[in-house]
Amino acid sequence: MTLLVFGRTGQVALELQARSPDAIFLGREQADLTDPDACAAMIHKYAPSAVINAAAYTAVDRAEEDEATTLAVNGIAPGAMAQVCAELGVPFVHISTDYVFAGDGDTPWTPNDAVSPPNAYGRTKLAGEDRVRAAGGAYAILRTSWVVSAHGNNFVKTMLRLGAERDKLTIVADQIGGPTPAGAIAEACLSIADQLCAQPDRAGTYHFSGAPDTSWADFAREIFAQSGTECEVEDIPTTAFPTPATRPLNSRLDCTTTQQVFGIARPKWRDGLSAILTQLGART
Ligand SMILES: NC(=O)C1=CN([C@@H]2O[C@H](COP(=O)(O)OP(=O)(O)OC[C@H]3O[C@@H](n4cnc5c(N)ncnc54)[C@H](OP(=O)(O)O)[C@@H]3O)[C@@H](O)[C@H]2O)C=CC1
Ligand SMILES: Cc1cn([C@H]2C[C@H](O)[C@@H](COP(=O)(O)OP(=O)(O)O[C@H]3O[C@@H](C)C(=O)[C@@H](O)[C@H]3O)O2)c(=O)[nH]c1=O
Repeated sequence: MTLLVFGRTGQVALELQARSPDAIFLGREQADLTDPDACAAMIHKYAPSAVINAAAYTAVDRAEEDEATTLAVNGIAPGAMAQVCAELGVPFVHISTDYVFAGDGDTPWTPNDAVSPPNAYGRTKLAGEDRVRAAGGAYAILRTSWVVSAHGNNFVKTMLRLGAERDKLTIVADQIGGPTPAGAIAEACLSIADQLCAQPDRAGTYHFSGAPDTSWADFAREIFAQSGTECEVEDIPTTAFPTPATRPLNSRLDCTTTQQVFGIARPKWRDGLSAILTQLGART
């Protein structure tokens, strides 16, 4: 199978490279997602047997001030990719986010629940989803959450940095979700792409997040416990940590159909965290 991946330097893209080194990985230089025609041209050029889009504008707060660029990258380019894939009959795996949901209540969101993004990043990711669905073909939209790895920017690396500098951190305790190791997402994407090649009727929108659901505060506590960092975590409400972009309180994702259709179970994030800390040389 010739696999084409948009993204080369991101968390998920790097984990895909570790697991599928023979795939073609396109960085910003080869395919800038602000140019949808360039993305479409790359799929025609390589004529792959499957495409995974692991590139996105992920700076949630910055997106509030640059929604036009964020929409181009997260909304319009994935639509163009999906369109070409549908025309060529090639499976297209696209990663989306818990931030398409408003975040009210405490019930895990199912793939068919109503969406209502609370911020610009979520709106643009939803625009991408809508375009991918409209293109049809053998697509899979995989919504995930709270992605962590040894690479790039993520909550684990932020906590290790801040925890080394301070004795105490105040962390929001009323946002609940599933931290998800990027390596597990990469494995899920590869398995889904493979299965869609043989079973295009499995196309649809799916959820995939680490288990069990937790709060950012408890996640920080576990990061400090596993890394032996002496830093106290004080629970605070979201209202005490104002940010430019509103974050959803309820980010729980119901991943049942991903298990039923593709046989992919939720990864255990504590195990993933141990592996990441080991990779970073930060595990006690
Ligand atoms: N991070 C998270 O917590 C979550 C992520 N997701 C989704 O998962 C997917 C993967 O995320 P993740 O691996 O964390 O992302 P990262 O932020 O780690 O990486 C994003 C990648 O997108 C690339 N990119 C950004 N803008 C462009 C552009 N204009 N043209 C080409 N490439 C571009 C970046 O390239 P460069 O290095 O050149 O900037 C980088 O390789 C995304 O779809 C994201 O929306 C979903 C839920 C949570
Ligand atoms: C640094 C810090 C953060 N926080 C809070 C802010 C926020 O609510 C939460 C996580 O902060 P971050 O900025 O790391 O998270 P954020 O960038 O919002 O992460 C999101 O990224 C996008 C791409 C997604 O798709 C989401 O699934 C989600 O992972 O922690 C504290 O409460 N105290 C702190 O000292």
